[in-house]
Amino acid sequence: MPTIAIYNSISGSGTGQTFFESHVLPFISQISSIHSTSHPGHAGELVLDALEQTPISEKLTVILCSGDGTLHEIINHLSSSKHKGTRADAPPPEIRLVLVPCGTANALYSSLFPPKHPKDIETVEYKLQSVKSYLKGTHLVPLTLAITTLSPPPNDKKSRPKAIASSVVVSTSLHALILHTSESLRPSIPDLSRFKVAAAQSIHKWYSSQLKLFPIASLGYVQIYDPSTNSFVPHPDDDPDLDSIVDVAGPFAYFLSTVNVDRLEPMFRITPLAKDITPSEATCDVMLIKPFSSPTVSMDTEETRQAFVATSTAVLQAVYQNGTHINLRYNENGEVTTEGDGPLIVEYVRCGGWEWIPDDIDDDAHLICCDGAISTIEKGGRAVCVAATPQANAGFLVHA
Ligand SMILES: Nc1ncnc2c1ncn2[C@@H]1O[C@H](COP(=O)(O)OP(=O)(O)OP(=O)(O)O)[C@@H](O)[C@H]1O
Repeated sequence: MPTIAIYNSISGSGTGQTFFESHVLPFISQISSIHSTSHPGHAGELVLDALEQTPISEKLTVILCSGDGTLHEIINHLSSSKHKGTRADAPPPEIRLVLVPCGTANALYSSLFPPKHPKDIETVEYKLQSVKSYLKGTHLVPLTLAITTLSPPPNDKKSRPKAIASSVVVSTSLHALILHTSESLRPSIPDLSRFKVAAAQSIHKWYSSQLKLFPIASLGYVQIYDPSTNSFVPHPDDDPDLDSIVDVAGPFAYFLSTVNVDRLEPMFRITPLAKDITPSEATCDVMLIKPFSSPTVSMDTEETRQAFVATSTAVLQAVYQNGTHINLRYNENGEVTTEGDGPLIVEYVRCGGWEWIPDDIDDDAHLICCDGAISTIEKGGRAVCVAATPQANAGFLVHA
């Protein structure tokens, strides 16, 4: 079975090559080829080349020293390219991944291998867990993909819909804006703290959009988390007469959807139920905040947005406390509490997919983040995201 290694030298703090040569290469005897990415998109080209030389009866293994963005590029290059060589007209391939966390956030790796303590992530031992799993044998975790289709306005005959596959996160609103802003901070702040700096610049904003949540295929309805029973229950707005599609009214302070992961950084457990109540099929775990759920917010003004910063900040802080934000409520004064039975601040939904139609006048609501890569939804357009079940003997599997 061919095994190639790829490192991205600009991922994270730029230590991919050194780490690979010092700590991975000595343990792996049979590597067919070793590559450094020389430009954005290169990792996808390298994997496709290797795949096209791999006999159909064999599986390609890729040792990937990078962050989530490089894996995202590989998945999308493979899904959007016509395959040649041994793979011309062949069924979809199975690619096995050995992840070495050399990126900034390493969301997928840290979800598969949650650190007990923040300091653990700096150790060589912590970073070699997928390598060790690969050396031991066959524990492979198939990845669910979230397929997001960005569609132009219905009357635009020139533009075509664009599909993007994600293995970690698809978001709009604050998270998308943070990723958008943080990229320009990469040279000056190479570590995770650039996300906090970017958050501070945008946390006062709200985003106007129409949101629809699609039912889970096997259940036929959308689920919502109920902290009082610590379980998912049918969404109260489920209407079988409307195909069980749930309409959610904005504005939103936060909207984010994950597959495969319970965290976006080693300690940022944004969708903790992905691990605590494991889904039994391909679903999106969605976490959203609607300021109008607060008993004291009834208008969208500069003042109410500024006042709501305290709520959003409290939620994001609780995300770092093992994902306890999902239990936060408002008291009658609109303050954040863990007591009583006031309205929940965060709505945690499990669904088959969703549709986001941003209001034309709200530019920031048009940004969408797919595994860190930012796209813009055209004015009058929409984004539709659906969780795709991994096919048998195909897709991406991680040694974990
Ligand atoms: N030689 C290169 N020069 C410039 N950019 C590169 C090069 N090789 C790869 N890239 C780009 O680097 C980007 C960042 O890589 P990656 O996502 O792995 O790291 P990260 O952003 O630090 O980590 P994470 O996504 O986990 O936060 C990729 O999107 C890729 O396009």
